[in-house]
Amino acid sequence: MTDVISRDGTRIHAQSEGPDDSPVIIFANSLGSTLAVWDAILPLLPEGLRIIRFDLRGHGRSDVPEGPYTMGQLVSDAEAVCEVFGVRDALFIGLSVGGMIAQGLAVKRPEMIRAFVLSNTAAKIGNQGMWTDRIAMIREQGMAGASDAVMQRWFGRDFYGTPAMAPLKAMFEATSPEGYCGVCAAIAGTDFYTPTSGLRIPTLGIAGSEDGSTPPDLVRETVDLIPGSQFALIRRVGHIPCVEKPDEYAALLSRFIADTGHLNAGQTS
Ligand SMILES: O=C(O)CC1=CCC(=O)O1
Repeated sequence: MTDVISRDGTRIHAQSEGPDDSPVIIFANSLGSTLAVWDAILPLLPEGLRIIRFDLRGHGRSDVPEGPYTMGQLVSDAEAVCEVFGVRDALFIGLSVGGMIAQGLAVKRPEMIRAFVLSNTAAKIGNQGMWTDRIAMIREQGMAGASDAVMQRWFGRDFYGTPAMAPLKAMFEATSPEGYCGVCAAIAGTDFYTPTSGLRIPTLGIAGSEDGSTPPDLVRETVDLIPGSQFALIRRVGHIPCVEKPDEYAALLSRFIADTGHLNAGQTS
């Protein structure tokens, strides 16, 4: 466990597991979740990797500076995590806003990312009005007031309302409203269509057939900006398929790790 200090002094909670000289996979999670959102898939990944995870600013055990935040700050936080751990040539797995951060970091620091997985994400998510409404709802009703609507977007019909959903709902409701609204503002201000269309790295897009936040066509539109990208649809899941169908999700990651030769890539720093 390491505290990383980002450029503006915000403390980012990060974890690194596995040997320092192994090929790195770095995970960035979604709005309203913590690094624990990846727990179920980690034991299902191939051995011989270094796994790095971190909590977004305003989320989990990271600092909650006063918002609104910018995408530039979120990307700088990920950059600081990579710098502290000496990461180069990583495989970056970004879920939702985590996938936006992956796009931004790949443009800003191409030496840090050799391939990425854009999971349930897009170059642009929603529009200004939608995020303004979301922020207003959180300010008025708190996290608990918004959680039912969010859970319906997060999960497909097989998972929604099951006992397995309870810890995820609790994770969402434990998020700081200030941190959550801060990240909403960063998403609202982001449109990566132009920079992402200039990227030339191995890319896997993952979508959930019942995703109410980033539907499959939106994910596909983004990964299609990058020539040679792959796209996979997981059926009967929503926005957080790493939790709903960890076996299927981990199998997709494992195949992409094999396709990209990442286990043989080493850590070049
Ligand atoms: O809450 C949602 O709508 C889902 C979501 C959008 C961006 C993100 O990170 O999560």
